[in-house]
Amino acid sequence: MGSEDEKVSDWGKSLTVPSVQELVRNDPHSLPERYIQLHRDRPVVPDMAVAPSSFDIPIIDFALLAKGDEDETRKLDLACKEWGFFQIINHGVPEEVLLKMKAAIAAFFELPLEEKNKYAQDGNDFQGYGQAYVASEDQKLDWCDMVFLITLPHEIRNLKYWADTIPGFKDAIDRYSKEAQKVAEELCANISLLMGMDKDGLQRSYGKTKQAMRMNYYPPCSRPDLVIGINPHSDPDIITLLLQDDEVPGLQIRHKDEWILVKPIHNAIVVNVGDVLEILSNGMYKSIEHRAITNESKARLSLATIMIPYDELEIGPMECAVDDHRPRMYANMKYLDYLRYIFARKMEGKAHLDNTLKIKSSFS
Ligand SMILES: O=C(O)CCC(=O)C(=O)O
Ligand SMILES: [Fe+2]
Repeated sequence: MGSEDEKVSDWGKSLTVPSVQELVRNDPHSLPERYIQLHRDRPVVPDMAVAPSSFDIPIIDFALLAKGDEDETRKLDLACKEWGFFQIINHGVPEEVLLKMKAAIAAFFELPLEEKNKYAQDGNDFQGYGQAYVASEDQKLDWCDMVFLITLPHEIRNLKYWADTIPGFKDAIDRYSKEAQKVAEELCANISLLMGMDKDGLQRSYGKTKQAMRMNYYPPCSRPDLVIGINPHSDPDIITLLLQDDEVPGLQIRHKDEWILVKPIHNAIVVNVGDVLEILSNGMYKSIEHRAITNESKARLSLATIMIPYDELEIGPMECAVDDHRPRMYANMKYLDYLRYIFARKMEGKAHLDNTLKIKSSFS
């Protein structure tokens, strides 16, 4: 068993905010001022029927990649450099595992508020049912409720935040977390090869990892053109695997100064490079700004499974990623200090990485 200290993610905590799901349940047209975005931040809600297909993010066949297929490996390199996002198909995670995971999240958010509150964030722990990145009473809020859980390794799980009254909840996470870990490790092994190392090169650099899940519930919104489901941010991790709703699109990524909708592909997993990988690769691979928009009539669920280093790791560019052509672009920082910095602030695209570790004089 891990010690009690290890079971608390002492990264700082968000202010408590109301449940948006409850707000909508009480009045489907309610739209408090705190959720109405400033003009410049409001989304243009795309019409799925006419959204340009030339802007679809890369799709990678994971089974081919794992076999060392050269085309797929090249695609991975390009996807991490140019897009920071891609979708994987043939990833080998059984459909049943994906369906049970999605059903477990749906079941959690269907619980009455009093039940969900039994798993609410507590003390200085980031885990549990609640919200993240709310640092001031004036800031604009996400049209989203969330649950954050540390899922691996087993010994640091804090089961008091796990909804044990939902049959199959823990089993669904157990099975999906194991599969997701395998996929994330295989992707990192391939990225290591692309960086000119052996398969374990990256892993040797970031050391032991933790896995955490952020479960998002975006209630329908009567004015999706005025609110944002999750505000623009980059993920502060090594790599993220995102399961999104097959039926309700919502994820948008910033690509060449445009917001591109990531169209769901049945059973695919969306993958994105996190800030830590951007830093380790000295900016060769990009952690891209993304956000979620809402839907007028349908709720949307998503699950971000993140792979993160331990708090004490000193993050900074790897030696093999720095040379005369690519001078060091980031300073070093303890991972815990990086997390505390960003969790004490509202999400702001890539500003936090730029304001902490990015060396200003270097090229980008
Ligand atoms: O809901 C989505 O598609 C995005 C969620 C996300 O970016 C996150 O949880 O970090
Ligand atoms: Fe994200």
